[in-house]
Amino acid sequence: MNMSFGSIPVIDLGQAFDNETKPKFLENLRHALITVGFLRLTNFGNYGPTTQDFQNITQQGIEFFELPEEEKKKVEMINSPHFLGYTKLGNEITSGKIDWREQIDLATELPAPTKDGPLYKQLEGPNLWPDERVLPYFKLTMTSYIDKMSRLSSIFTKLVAESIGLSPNALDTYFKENQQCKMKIVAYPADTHYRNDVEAVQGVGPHKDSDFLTFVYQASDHKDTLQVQNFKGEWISVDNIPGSLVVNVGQTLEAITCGVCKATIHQVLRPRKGSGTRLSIPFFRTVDLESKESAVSNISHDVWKLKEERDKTIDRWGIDTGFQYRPDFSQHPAGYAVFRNRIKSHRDVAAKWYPELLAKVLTEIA
Ligand SMILES: O=C(O)CCC(=O)C(=O)O
Ligand SMILES: [Fe+2]
Repeated sequence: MNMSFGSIPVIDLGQAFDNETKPKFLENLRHALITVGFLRLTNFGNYGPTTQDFQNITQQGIEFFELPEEEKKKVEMINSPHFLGYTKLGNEITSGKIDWREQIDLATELPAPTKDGPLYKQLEGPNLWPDERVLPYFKLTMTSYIDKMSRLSSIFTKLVAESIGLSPNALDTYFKENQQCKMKIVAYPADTHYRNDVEAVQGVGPHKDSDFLTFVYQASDHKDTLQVQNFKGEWISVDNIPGSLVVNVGQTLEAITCGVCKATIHQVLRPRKGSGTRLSIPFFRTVDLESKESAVSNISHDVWKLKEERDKTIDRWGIDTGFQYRPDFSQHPAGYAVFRNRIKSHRDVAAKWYPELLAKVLTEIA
């Protein structure tokens, strides 16, 4: 019988830096990337954010969502051609349905790009920061978190390369000097109905991430909210384990490795009635938008065999996910699919800044 995964592997980063434990570490990582697409990363404090950093960012997140509507409106995403800023409840669409969450999208601070060249270059640009008089520590806390997570994710990327039999630097070409990384702080208010009301439970609908790798910090301890779909179509809950980050493969890493690393479908259910707002902080490692090649020519026979074995286990997977653009290096550079997915999710922003492309996307996804 072909089995699919029933839980999410735990990967202890400390084991990567000891010659005794490194081979086992790489084997576990390879298994997680190929046959699950998700893992829980532990013991990373020497290379990334500390417990204090997580407390600080959680506090700033709570304070941001508590701001009066008019302060949040000042940094609404509609004001940003770069898809950065605040999205109010009910203003985002995933898998064809409305998501019930509010969030602020942030990124490595970069200057606005010039208007020439492909439209996807507009994904980079300056953040919309809340007024310093109302949230004096917000910008500092977020900038420092982005710096530390950028470092952790770049160390981790080298281990990802090694785990699938490539040299540690094999993926370096996908990241440029001052590479943009993104993050969000997301609040999911608790349900007002009971769980049998199917229409009411979508926090974010079933999807694959567009980026290279995602690192999610679950800042509150809700049960059965973040869920991963295994290859038999069953939903596996990924409840928070304090001191861990949930790491998952995005479609860009999947494309770069020709499907060896798996971008696995996940969703968030609204927290149960009475359980309070769930706060979550995903960090997205993204690649140079101009990247247009896969690294697959170097992937060994053994690793390729693991991918093929996994593919045989996939049957009832993805039946409830709507259309998503997927990077296809034979057609377009990496930025193309990422930008079109942003257009699809944030239609009011797209209507203001890219009305012609929105019209095209709406016909492409129909
Ligand atoms: O809130 C979470 O835990 C994950 C959110 C997510 O999957 C996303 O925003 O892509
Ligand atoms: Fe996601």
